[in-house]
Amino acid sequence: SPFLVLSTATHCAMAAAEATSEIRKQALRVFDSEEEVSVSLAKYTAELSEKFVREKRAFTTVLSGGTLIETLRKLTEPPYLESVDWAKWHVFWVDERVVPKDHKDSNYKLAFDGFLSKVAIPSNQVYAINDTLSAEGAAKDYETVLKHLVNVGLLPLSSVTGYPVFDLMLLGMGPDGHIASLFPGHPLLNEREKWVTFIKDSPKPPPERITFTMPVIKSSAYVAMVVTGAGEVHAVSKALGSEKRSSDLLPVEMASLEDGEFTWFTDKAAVSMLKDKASM
Ligand SMILES: O=C1O[C@H](COP(=O)(O)O)[C@@H](O)[C@H](O)[C@H]1O
Repeated sequence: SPFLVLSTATHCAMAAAEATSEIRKQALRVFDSEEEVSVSLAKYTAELSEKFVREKRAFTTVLSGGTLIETLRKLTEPPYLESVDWAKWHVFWVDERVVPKDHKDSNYKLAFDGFLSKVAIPSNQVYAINDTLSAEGAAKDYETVLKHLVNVGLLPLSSVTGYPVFDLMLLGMGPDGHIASLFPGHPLLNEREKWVTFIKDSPKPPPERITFTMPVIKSSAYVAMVVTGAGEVHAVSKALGSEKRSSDLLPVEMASLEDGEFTWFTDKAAVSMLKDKASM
C-alpha cells in the first residue's frame, strides 16, 4: 500500500503517500475535533516561527483563504500572542480573488479580520495583491514583488527547483481537491514558467483570481494542509487512500514537496472515508 503507517501515536500517524513514481513522505495528524486541530496547528506554526527566526531572523508564511483562517484562531491567543516574534513575520497569499481588499470575497479581508488584525506583524511585511489591477496585471505585479524579495535576500531560491522557497505554507483544500486556485483538470496545473499566474474561469466563484503555481507550492520548506469537517472526505480519501492512479491526480496530490515536510492536520470527520483509517 502507498499509505504506509510508520507510527501509531494516538492522534498522529506518519504516512508515505505515493503521489508520483517516487515515494514522498507525508505526515498525517488526525485529531478528535477541529478545536484540537486548531490547538496543534498553533503550536506547530509557533515552533516553526521560532526555528526560522533563530536561523535567519525572518519567517515567511503563506496563507490560503477559506476555513483555514478560522482554524488559525489559537495562534492569536495566549501564549502565542505574546511569545511569537510577530515582527519577523512576512505574510503572503497562495491565492487571492481579484476583488477590492474590503470585499467579502477577499482572502486578504478574511485573513485581516480573523488573524492579522489581532497580531503585531508590521504592515509593510504583509504582501497583499494590488487590487487596482486586472487579474493578469495583479499576478505579474505579485511575481515582481516576489522577485524583488529574492533580490534583497528575504526569499531564497531552491537549489533543487529554482523556484522561491517559503518557510511555511498554511493551506486549505476544497471538496474537489483544489488547493490555492489550482482546480482539478485545469490547464493552470501545468504552468512551469511563472511563479504567480491568474485564472478568469474559476469553477468556484469569484471567477477571477491569482494563484501561486504548483512548482512554487512544491518548493516550500514546510506545508501544513489543514482539512476539517466532512465536506472534503472524498478528496481526502482519494489523496491518502491506498488506490493511486497517476492519470487523474487531484491538485492536492500533485503538491508533494521536492525537498520539504508536508503535514496534514485533520479531524476525524475529514478522514472518515479513509479506508486505511483503521490502521491509524
Ligand atoms: O476558494 C478557495 O478555496 C480554498 C478552499 O477553501 P475552504 O473554504 O474549502 O477551506 C482555499 O484554500 C483558497 O485559498 C480559496 O481561495
